[in-house]
Amino acid sequence: MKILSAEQLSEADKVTINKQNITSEELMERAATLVFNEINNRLQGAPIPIKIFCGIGNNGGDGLVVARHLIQHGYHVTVYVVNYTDKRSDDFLANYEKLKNITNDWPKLIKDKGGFPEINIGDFVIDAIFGIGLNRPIEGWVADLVKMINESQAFTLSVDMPSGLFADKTPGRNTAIIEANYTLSFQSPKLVFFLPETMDYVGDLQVLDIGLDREFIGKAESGIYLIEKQEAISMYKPRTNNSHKGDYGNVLIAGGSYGKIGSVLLTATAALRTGSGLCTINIPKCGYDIVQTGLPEAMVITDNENEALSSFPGNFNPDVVCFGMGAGTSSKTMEFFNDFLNTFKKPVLIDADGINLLSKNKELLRLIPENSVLTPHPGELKGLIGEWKDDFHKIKLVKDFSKKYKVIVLIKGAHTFTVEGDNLYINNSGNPGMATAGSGDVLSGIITSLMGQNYESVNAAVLGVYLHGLSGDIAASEIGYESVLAGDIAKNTGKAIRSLFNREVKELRNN
Ligand SMILES: NC(=O)C1=CN([C@@H]2O[C@H](COP(=O)(O)OP(=O)(O)OC[C@H]3O[C@@H](n4cnc5c(N)ncnc54)[C@H](O)[C@@H]3O)[C@@H](O)[C@H]2O)[C@@H](O)CC1
Ligand SMILES: Nc1ncnc2c1ncn2[C@@H]1O[C@H](COP(=O)(O)OP(=O)(O)O)[C@@H](O)[C@H]1O
Ligand SMILES: [K+]
Repeated sequence: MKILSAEQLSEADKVTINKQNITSEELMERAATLVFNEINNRLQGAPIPIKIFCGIGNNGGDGLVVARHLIQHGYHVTVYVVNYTDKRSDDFLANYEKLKNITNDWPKLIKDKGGFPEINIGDFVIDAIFGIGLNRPIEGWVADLVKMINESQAFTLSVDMPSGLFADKTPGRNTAIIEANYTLSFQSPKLVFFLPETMDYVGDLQVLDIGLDREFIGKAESGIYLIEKQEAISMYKPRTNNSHKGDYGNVLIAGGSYGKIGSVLLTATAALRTGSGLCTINIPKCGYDIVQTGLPEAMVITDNENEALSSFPGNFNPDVVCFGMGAGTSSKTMEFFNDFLNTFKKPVLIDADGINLLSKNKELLRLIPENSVLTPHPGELKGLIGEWKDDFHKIKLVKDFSKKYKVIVLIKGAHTFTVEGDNLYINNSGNPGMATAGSGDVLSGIITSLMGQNYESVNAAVLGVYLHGLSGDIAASEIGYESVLAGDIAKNTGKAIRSLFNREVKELRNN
């Protein structure tokens, strides 16, 4: 799904009104009725106190429409107008009149702190104060109201966006923002819903298709994509009946050091479980027995050194090499890395200590083959691009880096971002159970495997991140967040691929 900016959404609004020959009030009615339907489906007529806070723009207008429908369906509703200015939007005013026509219980105007109502923990709060029109942080008594709503701990549902968040820029520190339990957003999710600094304000997210003009949305260039099941399906390449192991890639996983041999086992297991035809592991000598016993399906090349890698096996020509997990950053391993980058010229995947070595030896960056994939976690990323001021600055720095070195860079996190030049792919699978040692090693194995199976690097990264999250979701649904081990994620990649289609394996092969 494309993620559009606030500006593009407002434009889509105008185009829709024009092409569908409807008024903006009718579009508001359509959008807000969808919000009402969702609330009604959930509450099923429950007699709980509903408190709706409406701003005076179109987000407030949505709130008034929702209020009207709820009242007409017999709910216990109190409407508050957060009257921070008297410049009300036309559609707000039209709906204000409509609301007054159906109830004697008119909206209560809040003009200062004196007008704040009591909010109890059992209330259902609807936040329709600001949406995509917010253009500066919320201040003064409106900020106090937002804080009061948050402190009440009442269940809070935000319409379009939690009030106080900007769709496309950072909110700044210590600003007032609604901490929603649930957000019902119109047409396109907003970028800030997925950034570490702002994602917690959103709660559970649902996007409502309000029927904005498909042609406009199809053509709008945003360069930001949310990756979900549909996108993953479109990238997946089914196996063919008439094939052999040579068709599915020969991968080399190089890494590990004394005390960290398990990392390469996780990576190699994930690569084979994702479908690699052949997998060879390159480790220091001390890991030989462990690896051969732990994963008999993999072949092993041992280094001359016992405890760390020291020289790249140049006589071996795999389709793709993955380097870095558990490798350490000793001077010997640095020699290996140097050797490797000077020898191997196809796209590679560099993770963990490989990234740490790059950060310490920036001159090596120029040697990375084009279309390689770098998979840093936030700590490793800092070494590559330096400190960032906020999430938007981080994205800019990563885009610049990706363009400069012609590589694909991951920003790993709860929503991992894959960055290729100006394009951002935001992953929407995964769960907190995956915050466990070695889950990054598994991700590297999955992506490397796909690269070896002839996926374009960017698709291997985007699909790999999605499958990794989905495997983690399957593991967590079976054993609970706390119990998920990285190995469980690796084991479930096959189930993850199958779940994309919800079909039997045999049918998949005939696709
Ligand atoms: N484009 C769409 O997809 C649709 C949008 N609709 C609603 O319209 C909303 C956008 O409405 P508006 O553009 O009227 O904007 P908002 O309702 O978000 O904001 C109202 C006005 O407040 C002012 N303002 C901004 N920041 C302020 C601050 N910190 N303190 C005080 N005043 C401030 C601005 O002048 C802004 O126009 C969307 O979020 C959505 O809820 C729906 O009604 C229909 C379809
Ligand atoms: N809360 C979370 N939700 C979804 N995915 C997560 C979460 N926490 C971690 N992950 C994923 O787990 C992986 C952790 O990688 P990394 O930090 O490199 O781990 P390690 O170094 O232990 O292998 C990343 O792919 C990240 O996106
Ligand atoms: K809102």
